Amino acid sequence: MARIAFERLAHGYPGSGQYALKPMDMVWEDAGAYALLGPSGCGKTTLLNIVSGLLRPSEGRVLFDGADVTALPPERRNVAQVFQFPVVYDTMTVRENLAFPLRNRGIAARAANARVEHVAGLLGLARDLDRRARNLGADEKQKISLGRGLVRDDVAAILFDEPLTVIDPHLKWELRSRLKELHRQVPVTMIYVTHDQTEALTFADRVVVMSEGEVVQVGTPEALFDRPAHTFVGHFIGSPGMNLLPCAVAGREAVLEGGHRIALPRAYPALTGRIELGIRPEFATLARDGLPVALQRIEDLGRRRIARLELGGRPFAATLPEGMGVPPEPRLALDPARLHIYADGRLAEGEA
Ligand SMILES: Nc1ncnc2c1ncn2[C@@H]1O[C@H](COP(=O)(O)OP(=O)(O)OP(=O)(O)O)[C@@H](O)[C@H]1O
Repeated sequence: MARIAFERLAHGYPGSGQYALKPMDMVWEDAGAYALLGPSGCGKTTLLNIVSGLLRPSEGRVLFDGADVTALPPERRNVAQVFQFPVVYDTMTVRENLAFPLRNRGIAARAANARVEHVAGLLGLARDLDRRARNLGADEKQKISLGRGLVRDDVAAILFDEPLTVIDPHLKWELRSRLKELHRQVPVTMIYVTHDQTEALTFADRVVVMSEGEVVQVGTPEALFDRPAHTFVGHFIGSPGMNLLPCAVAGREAVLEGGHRIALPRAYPALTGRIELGIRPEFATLARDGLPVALQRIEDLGRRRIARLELGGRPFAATLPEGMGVPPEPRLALDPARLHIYADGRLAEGEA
């Protein structure tokens, strides 16, 4: 188990002339459950490969429990890895596959077997232990890969690279919760790479959100929802994401492009750059009083209904309160405590 620290870490692939990972300092606490979340090409795999030792960063250092491992190859870092596609020995039984990483380390058979049965139970593989891996489907095989990653409790960290890609959609939610449960029982530092916000938010205590080679926020799922530090986080997390409207801000008031004035919960100093007002659809509701809006359509998402609106010429998503019919002259009410101001994409701090 390890605390992983990055010092002025950055990476540019040879010949590319730019950073795939921009300079950063960060600490991942021992036994934490972290997710690296971001769209394709944002640098997740680059960062993961730097942690595993597959890639040597072009700048900066990686420390495991204070020891510099930057130049160490994967086999000397004591990390377990689970990839997108199953890595299993087809001719071995499930039990033999799961025991393999333990046998390799000379763990006694009895202790190894107890551990294998425990992990198999947690992954729902207990009844398959004596079946040959080749007779299993892709889902089961990937469970074995997960199990092989999880079976050792002496590793510095377990790295998961989009491990549910090949898993059948209806099994995904089950495995997500099982992984979370496993982390509670096996307090090892776990790093989970995904572009899927549901996977990240279910699994992680802390989510590292990346965009264009940059870590834009590290926070609990609640913090990413309540206080996105960057418009990218506001937009990327949530379904639909945060509404962002260009505006001008003076003190405690925002003026939208269409001239609407909105009272703010905090006072802002003079801001420069591109200024935007952000509010999540959950905190914007159709109401009898408020800003006049044009209603375009209602989307029924099952548990809630989203009103697609136009506000000052911009698209806007709001919640249609339960039991409310579609009002003939819709108005929009914004929860003032949930309004945020962004300058050039970054959250601006106001004063209460
Ligand atoms: N071996 C390489 N040589 C040159 N450029 C690379 C290499 N690997 C990745 N890149 C570039 O570095 C950037 C980050 O890529 P990376 O694979 O880390 O992103 P990612 O978030 O993991 O994306 P994905 O989810 O698609 O794997 C991208 O612009 C990519 O094109």
